[in-house]
Amino acid sequence: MSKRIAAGFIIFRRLERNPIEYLLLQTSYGEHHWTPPKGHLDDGESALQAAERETKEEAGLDKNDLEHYNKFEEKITYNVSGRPKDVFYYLARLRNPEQTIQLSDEHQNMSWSNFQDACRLVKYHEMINVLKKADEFIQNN
Ligand SMILES: Nc1ncnc2c1ncn2[C@@H]1O[C@H](COP(=O)(O)OP(=O)(O)OP(=O)(O)OP(=O)(O)OC[C@H]2O[C@@H](n3cnc4c(N)ncnc43)[C@H](O)[C@@H]2O)[C@@H](O)[C@H]1O
Repeated sequence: MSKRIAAGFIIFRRLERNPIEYLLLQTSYGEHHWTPPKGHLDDGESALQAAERETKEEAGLDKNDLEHYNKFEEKITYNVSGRPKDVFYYLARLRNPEQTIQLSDEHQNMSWSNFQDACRLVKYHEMINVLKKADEFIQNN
């Protein structure tokens, strides 16, 4: 059985002296879980291209709106409906921290959350690990 592959962006912003905040979106379907913008790869698309397309579709953010840290890439794997799914995450800073996020029909809510709140919202340990690695990367770069 083929593996499903998706990709997305961990997007962060810093408003003046406030702590770093991470962008999370809440699905309008299923169990309404919270996730960074991401989605499945289209045919012929690279993971990074899919992450950029999904971020535009789901959050209204163009790649020019983002500063992409290309030394950061994390892959997580988990089972969805009994099938493995790989998700590649990239990291980017929102250049204008006050830019409005434009949701699509796929999401019913959004949040800019500090690290602790973001970990609570995403709830899955693989995703919390990605946030931890992103947070460490940001502190060290
Ligand atoms: N239940 C549903 N009802 C109606 N339409 C639906 C649907 N699920 C998907 N769709 C459709 O699929 C489209 C989304 O496609 P895409 O936009 O292409 O894909 P995605 O972000 O990867 O979506 P998804 O929500 O399925 O993925 P996730 O892995 O986060 O989440 C998939 C599952 O894995 C769980 N999950 C997420 N992260 C996990 C982790 N780290 N460990 C274990 N489980 C995890 C989530 O809670 C969730 O149950 C939507 O437009 C919608 O039309």
